[in-house]
Amino acid sequence: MTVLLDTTVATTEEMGALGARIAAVLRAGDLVVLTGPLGAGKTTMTRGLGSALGARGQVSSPTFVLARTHPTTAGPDLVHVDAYRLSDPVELDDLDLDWDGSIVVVEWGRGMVDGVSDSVLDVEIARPTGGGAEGAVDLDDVDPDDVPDEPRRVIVTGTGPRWQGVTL
Ligand SMILES: Nc1ncnc2c1ncn2[C@@H]1O[C@H](COP(=O)(O)OP(=O)(O)OP(=O)(O)O)[C@@H](O)[C@H]1O
Ligand SMILES: [Mg+2]
Repeated sequence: MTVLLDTTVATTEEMGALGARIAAVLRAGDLVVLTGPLGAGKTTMTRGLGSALGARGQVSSPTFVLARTHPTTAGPDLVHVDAYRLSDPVELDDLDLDWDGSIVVVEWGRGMVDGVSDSVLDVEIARPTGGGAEGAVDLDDVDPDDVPDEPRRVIVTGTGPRWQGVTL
């Protein structure tokens, strides 16, 4: 397990840029797991990652479809999964995803993808919590389409042989 990056991301735009930076090292068979509370920026990061890969279609929260496959202009497909509603890893297995031939990004995937691959790129996003935390936006109080920028801490950890020696 190696920490590849530990940084603070100040804005929505910067989160997209970080997604693009991660996209630059991704190839078919890679599994990226995004962890962080509601509104942390998991989908925002995936969107930046998707644009960098030339993903077709809108990268949005796939909460109601579980998984969406985006063909890309040149490389492997981007498969975007939202495991929020899954209760156990077997259901993820049921989706019959092309794990080896595509780049798979799983929101809320921690604990759901164990055993799927021997290597995982784990991205943890922390946001200050609302409801009184200093400087934090309470997401209940704002228009979801207009969440003000606030800092996020992002820690990217590589587990398994695939991420040995990789730098972002
Ligand atoms: N520094 C930041 N990085 C990322 N997003 C930010 C930042 N500051 C503010 N935001 C806003 O926070 C929201 C993040 O929403 P997003 O849908 O990406 O989160 P999520 O982690 O996917 O949530 P969910 O758990 O509901 O899937 C967006 O509205 C984005 O504009
Ligand atoms: Mg999301």
